[in-house]
Amino acid sequence: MRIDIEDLHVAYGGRTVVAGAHLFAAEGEITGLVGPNGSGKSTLLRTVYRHLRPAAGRVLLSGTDLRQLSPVQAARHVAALPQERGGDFELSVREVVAMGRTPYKRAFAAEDATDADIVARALGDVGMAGHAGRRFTELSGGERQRVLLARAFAQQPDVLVLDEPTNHLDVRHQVELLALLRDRRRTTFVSLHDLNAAASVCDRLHVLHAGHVVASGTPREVLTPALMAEVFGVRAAVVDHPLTGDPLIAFDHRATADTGTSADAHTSADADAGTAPDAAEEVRI
Ligand SMILES: Nc1ncnc2c1ncn2[C@@H]1O[C@H](COP(=O)(O)OP(=O)(O)OP(=O)(O)O)[C@@H](O)[C@H]1O
Repeated sequence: MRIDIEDLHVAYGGRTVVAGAHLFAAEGEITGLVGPNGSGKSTLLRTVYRHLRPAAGRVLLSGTDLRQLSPVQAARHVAALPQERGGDFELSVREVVAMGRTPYKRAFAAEDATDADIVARALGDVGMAGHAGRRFTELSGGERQRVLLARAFAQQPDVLVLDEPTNHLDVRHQVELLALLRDRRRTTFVSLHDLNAAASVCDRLHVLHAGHVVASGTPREVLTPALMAEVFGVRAAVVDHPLTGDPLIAFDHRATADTGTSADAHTSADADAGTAPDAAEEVRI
């Protein structure tokens, strides 16, 4: 299944933070959403997993408006690893993952052998099989994240929506998680701060800036030094990764771009999105 987002506007209490976004996630591809802090990535993803209702525009799931589906139908198609990692389940790890089976069960129906297999496989996939009996609240941030990813896998969705899935993970677990996403090859919509991880794992990227999509394409097309300077306010060179051949972004960690400090860029971008989204200038790359 594919996701098409058409002219999406999302607001919090009258303040527009996503303004007229058009983008898509193609069937079976890993589609990345990148952009500075506050650019609207989480907000946009929340509309895809129906945590937020758009002020205007549509999110289409293979042509059907998501809002036309019941919550259960939507949950059979779309599973999420949200940024809010729900830390207060008084449940075991296994019980949290088994929650992923809820859209397939009648109310209060017991788990069957198929559910048990799916839950066990999901726990194994994220390397948490040995922790099934532990309390969720006693896990580290990275362990919780992997359990919640297993819950999303157990939901067996057509579309996976992942908001910063590599947050809190050490580098080995980051690599394993990204490899898992690549192996699974389902439609995946993921926000990432690590642009090198995005360049390596994503088939296509959309760049958000102040609530607008300012660039879309393959990582090599999108992640140019000019975009790094204009959108992220940093200096960077793009070279070929010596091991993989993927684009490798080498940042200058000593100075921001000549166009101004990144802090300035973010402040004015937020102001644009917040006070007059329709009049906000799009950054042209
Ligand atoms: N629940 C909320 N209520 C009000 N404003 C919000 C809420 N969530 C986010 N915002 C605001 O919406 C804007 C976009 O936030 P969002 O979290 O979507 O950005 P982001 O690109 O995911 O940022 P980050 O990279 O920091 O996670 C920000 O200005 C933020 O302050």
